[in-house]
Amino acid sequence: MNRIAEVNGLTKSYGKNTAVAGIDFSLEPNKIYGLLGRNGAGKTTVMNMITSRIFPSSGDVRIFGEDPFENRSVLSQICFIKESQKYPDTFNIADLFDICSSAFPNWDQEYADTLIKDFNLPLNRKMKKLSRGMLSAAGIIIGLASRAPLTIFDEPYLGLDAVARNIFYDRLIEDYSSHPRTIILSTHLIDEVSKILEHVLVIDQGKLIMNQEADAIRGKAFTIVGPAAKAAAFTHGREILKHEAIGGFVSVTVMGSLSLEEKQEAAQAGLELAPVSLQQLIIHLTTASAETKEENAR
Ligand SMILES: Nc1ncnc2c1ncn2[C@@H]1O[C@H](COP(=O)(O)OP(=O)(O)OP(=O)(O)O)[C@@H](O)[C@H]1O
Repeated sequence: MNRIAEVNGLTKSYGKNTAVAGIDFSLEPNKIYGLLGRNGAGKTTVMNMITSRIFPSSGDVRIFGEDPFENRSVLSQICFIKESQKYPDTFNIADLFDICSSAFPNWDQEYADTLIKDFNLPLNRKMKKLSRGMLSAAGIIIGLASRAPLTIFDEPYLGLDAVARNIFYDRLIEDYSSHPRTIILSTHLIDEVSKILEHVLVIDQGKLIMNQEADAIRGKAFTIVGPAAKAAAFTHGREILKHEAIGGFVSVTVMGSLSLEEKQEAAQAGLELAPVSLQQLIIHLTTASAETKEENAR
C-alpha cells in the first residue's frame, strides 16, 4: 500500500528539552487520524515537522514517498490548519479564498461557498475584524474545501461554539465519505471527535505511546466498582490504571477486555462494570506515565 506519510526516528530538541523523541509512524491513504496528547506533549512539533515548517533534529520524514522540504509538488498536496493561523489584515474572506483556489489543486469553490453559508461568514469583512470563532470557521472551510490528500487540523476550533463544532464534524464526515483523503485531527476535545476517528496516535512527553485503530481501542479498558475485597480479587494480576477508594467501596480502572464468563463472574460478585471512553483512557495513560516520571525523579 502507498503510504501518505512515513516517519522514522523523528526527533526534535530545543537545547536540553527534547520535544519529540524518536517517533515512528506511518499514515495510510484515506483514513482519519487523531493525534492526541496533553499540553506540551509534542503534537504541534510533529505536525510542523511533517509539513516541513521546522527541521527535525534527527530522523526521517517522507510524504507521498518524498522529502517534503522545499518540495512544491508535495507541499501543494498538504493543507495544515493551525489554531492561531495569522492572515494578512488587509484581506477579507473573499480574498483569502481566492488565494486558496490557486494554492490548492483540488480546491472546490462551490463547496467553499456552501460552507461559508453554513458558518455564516461575512465575505466582505476584513480578517482583522472577524471574531475568534469566525477566524476558526475560515480555517475549517479552507481545510475542508482544499480537499488536500493530507489535511491537518491542529486544534482548529478556538472560539467556535458547540453548534459550529457540530457543523464541522458533520461536514467533515459527509465530505470525507464522498472525497476520501487522509486527515489528521489534533484536539483536546477527544470525546467530541472519538466517533470520527479511525486511527489514534497518542503522544506523551515526546514519545508515541499509542498507535492503534480506534475500533481496537474501544473496549481496551474498563472500570469496576464494588466492595474493595471483591474488586481486589477480580482485578488481581491486571494492569491497574486508576484506583479510588470510597469508604469500603472502590472504583478501579483496568486495562484489558472481559469475556462473557468474566462479566458474569463480576455480576455474581456484586461488581459493576463500566466502559472507559477514549478520552478517559488517554487521561489515565498519560497521567500514569507522568506520575511514574515524577516518582523516578524523586
Ligand atoms: N520553538 C520552540 N522552542 C523551544 N521549545 C519549544 C518550541 N516549540 C515547542 N517547544 C517545546 O516543545 C514541547 C512540545 O510542544 P508542542 O507545541 O509540540 O506541544 P503540543 O502537544 O502541541 O501542546 P498543546 O496541546 O499545548 O498545543 C513543549 O515542551 C514546548 O515548550
